[in-house]
Amino acid sequence: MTGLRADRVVRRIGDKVVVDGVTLSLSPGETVGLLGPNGSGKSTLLRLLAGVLAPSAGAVTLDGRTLTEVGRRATARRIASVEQHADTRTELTVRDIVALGRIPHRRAWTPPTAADAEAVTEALRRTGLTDRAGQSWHTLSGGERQRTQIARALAQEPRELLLDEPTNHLDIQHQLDLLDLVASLPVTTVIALHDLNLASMYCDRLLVLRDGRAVTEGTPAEVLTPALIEQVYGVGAEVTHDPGHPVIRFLRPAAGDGSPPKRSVTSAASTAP
Ligand SMILES: Nc1ncnc2c1ncn2[C@@H]1O[C@H](COP(=O)(O)OP(=O)(O)OP(=O)(O)O)[C@@H](O)[C@H]1O
Repeated sequence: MTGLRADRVVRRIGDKVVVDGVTLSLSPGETVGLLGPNGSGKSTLLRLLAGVLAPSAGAVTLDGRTLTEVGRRATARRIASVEQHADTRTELTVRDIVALGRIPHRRAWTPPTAADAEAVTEALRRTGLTDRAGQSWHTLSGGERQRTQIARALAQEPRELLLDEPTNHLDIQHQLDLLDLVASLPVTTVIALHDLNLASMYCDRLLVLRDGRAVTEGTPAEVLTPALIEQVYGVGAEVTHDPGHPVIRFLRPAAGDGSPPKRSVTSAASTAP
């Protein structure tokens, strides 16, 4: 069994079951979107996949071995993750932070190699941060911080990349650039997203969670139906099928009178090319 896999993972916090028996197998190179309302367990599942949290039951395996068996350092050479509110020590520069991604590859007490420096330079270039390399973290905008954390994950040269709402601080151009970059990498990616149109455009496969359980899984065309969106989010939607991917138009009821949906709204991404 190659790659990263969650097998009926459960995570309990106190007496609450936050992730409840979720199975996810990842094929090399695919981009899988994790969808679901606030509190449905997306971040917790990503943290289980990263080995940051241990499952209360079930197992997360990498090439057939549990992450505990693989060990922290070897796991860090394979899996990079960017959490939703990634923060870091404020005195570091962008380049310093991106260079942290090389730690799992470096031997203790040895200076960075030319390969380390090249990986950092390339990660800065890919995320459009070359000009910001010397800038301090605490002076960066929210979107620049987010891209810095993603550059750090890329410098890690992972085979598995876990991203928790990586677009939430980004302007539309940077959202599209980031997801284009992620989708083009020869890396297996799991990405929690709230924007269903971005998920539709960029993900090969979607897993939808609600109350910690997997509701459905499949291609965007299979998953993103009006019935599913109503069932999971309680929102009316029209779905049209552009060549390639579904486009979702949300319907909202006329204000206050409880009458059927009349007006429609699309997210910004649905108008992108
Ligand atoms: N350490 C914790 N202590 C108590 N409850 C927690 C803890 N971590 C997560 N939870 C709860 O677990 C549930 C799932 O949280 P999680 O962050 O995984 O959801 P999510 O789908 O990523 O949500 P969002 O879309 O809002 O980011 C939530 O109800 C949350 O309050």
